[in-house]
Amino acid sequence: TPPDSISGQHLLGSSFGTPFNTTYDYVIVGGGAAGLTLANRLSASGQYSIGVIEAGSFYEISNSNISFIPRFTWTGSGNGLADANPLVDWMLMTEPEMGIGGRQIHYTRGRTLGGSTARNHMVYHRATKGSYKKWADDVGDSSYEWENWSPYFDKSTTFYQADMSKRFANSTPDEDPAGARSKDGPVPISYTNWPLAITTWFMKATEAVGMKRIPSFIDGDLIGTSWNLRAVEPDTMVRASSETAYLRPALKRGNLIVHHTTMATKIVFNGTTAVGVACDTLGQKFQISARKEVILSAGAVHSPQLLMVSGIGPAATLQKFNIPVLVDAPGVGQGIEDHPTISVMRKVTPPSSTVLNTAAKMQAAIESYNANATGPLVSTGGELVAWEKVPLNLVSNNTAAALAKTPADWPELEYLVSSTYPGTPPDNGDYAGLSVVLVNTFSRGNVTIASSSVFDHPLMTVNFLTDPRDKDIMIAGFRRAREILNNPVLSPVVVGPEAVPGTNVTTDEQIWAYIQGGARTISHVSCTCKMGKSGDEMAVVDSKGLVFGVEKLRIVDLSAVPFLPPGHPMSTVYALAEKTADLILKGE
Ligand SMILES: Cc1cc2nc3c(=O)[nH]c(=O)nc-3n(C[C@H](O)[C@H](O)[C@H](O)COP(=O)(O)OP(=O)(O)OC[C@H]3O[C@@H](n4cnc5c(N)ncnc54)[C@H](O)[C@@H]3O)c2cc1C
Repeated sequence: TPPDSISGQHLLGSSFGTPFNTTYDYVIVGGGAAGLTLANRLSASGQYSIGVIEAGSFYEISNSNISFIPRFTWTGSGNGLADANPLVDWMLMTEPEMGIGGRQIHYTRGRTLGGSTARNHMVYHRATKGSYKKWADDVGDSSYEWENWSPYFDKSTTFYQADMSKRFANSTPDEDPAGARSKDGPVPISYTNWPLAITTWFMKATEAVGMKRIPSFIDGDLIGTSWNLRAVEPDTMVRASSETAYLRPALKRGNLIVHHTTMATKIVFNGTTAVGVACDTLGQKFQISARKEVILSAGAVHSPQLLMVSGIGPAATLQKFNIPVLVDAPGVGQGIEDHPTISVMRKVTPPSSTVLNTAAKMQAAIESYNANATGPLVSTGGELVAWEKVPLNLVSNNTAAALAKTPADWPELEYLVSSTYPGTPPDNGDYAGLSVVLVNTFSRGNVTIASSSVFDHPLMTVNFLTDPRDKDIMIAGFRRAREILNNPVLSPVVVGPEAVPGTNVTTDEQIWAYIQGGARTISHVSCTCKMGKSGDEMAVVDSKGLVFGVEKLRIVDLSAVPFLPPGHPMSTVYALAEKTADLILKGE
């Protein structure tokens, strides 16, 4: 067996564990967004040994250029499994989703170092001051208020100005003083070198329907329109993941060991104290023990699964599979929040598409990417984003009354400029449009276990759009997206009538049928081991991430948030892990 910690070695292989019993101070399950942030920060002082257990390996090896190049972010992340790569994906399908006509959809989750940051769309922004204030109030901990927490968002990132030698002249982002605060964090946040040409026209169209332009989305405000930042290396336009940002620089440290291609199969307890993790590497079983803590960062689908198979979860579920109940925790796996989306498209005249459906288009794209890190391969669409509160005249009184409880700066709707045609375009023309995303949902889902083994996929029901208020807001959002897309300021750059879904879709019933047939997730599954106050029986962890009812077990990932803040959650996960690493190092 290898020694507990290896120090002073410089060979890359010294950074990886072998499948034999071993012990570290901190054992982290999951090498994703949160897990690798913690691994980096906890190993930095050299004071503690850290072991990371990750089911996948390096996506650079397992998924070719598909994970590097922004344009290919959609590959393998569609509604079905046909193009999904099991070397980097958990191959999860939801249960029949009754809100979208009983369809079962592929639920993309990264199974690789980097976790879902190796698969995501790289959109980087922060949620709103009001939503973080609600977080602080809900969990009874003022450290989550924006003024106290925002330094951790800054700590995790370095902001880069747009490279205007490569972007179109009229695509200069506004100056935002908040950028200057993010000066030396591991995750680069930068503007793409090639925004869709149509984007500047959409900027005008959103302003024409009453949205105001704001400098950026990184200072606690979202409502308005702005150029979008991404977690992308500014010089090469290659994806930045938690693996590139947090793991690689730390790999030279002798006190950080990664066990890749290794399933955590169970948390091991001595009484109610977590003392290690049972592991399986390609059938070889062993145990990784923890002197100080086990930290679960397996993400919002797998952290609750691991808790349940280890005896923490709803008692009835555990008993059904003969799992001894350590803690009857009814909240485990409950309360999934996620964001659904639907698109509206038109044919456009500038060369605006990332649909590379001819050999000539692909060849030109490859050449500009290789020569200058620009061209359609660096774009995923979404370079421009607009957020708004749903206009109340478009929703019912019941929906409006429910929304009155939401913080004033929390938008319900997000519009992302997009050029990814849903399905096969009718010709080789360029198409662009808007994806409208519902970012304040009332529907709640759940994840549960299918057996007592982590090798059987957990059963996941997101319950998309099952609450009538979500249906109401989604139809309103669709109508608003269409209003933006049909605004006369776009007439010089659009051709013909609306292409998707088409002008024959007009009534609420027709729009709803289109949404049911085409809605997809943007993969923000969350809240399945939610944070809360000790009296809240559905809360699984306290505001420090410590699991109620046991000792020395913490959860730090998107399962452990009290609710899903508005928008894309990667920034919040990085900041949560940065904040928790600080707590742990202070002995809290
Ligand atoms: C397709 C897609 C697009 C997205 N787009 C965006 C976006 O543009 N912007 C944004 O902000 N967010 C986006 N997200 C969401 C964001 O990436 C995730 O919310 C974030 O990565 C969650 O972090 P996490 O640490 O909770 O989990 P993850 O990053 O998913 O990490 C969990 C890790 O645990 C590992 N693991 C799980 N179970 C086990 C086990 N039993 N044993 C060992 N290892 C295990 C997994 O393999 C994985 O590496 C997207 C996500 C997806 C999937």
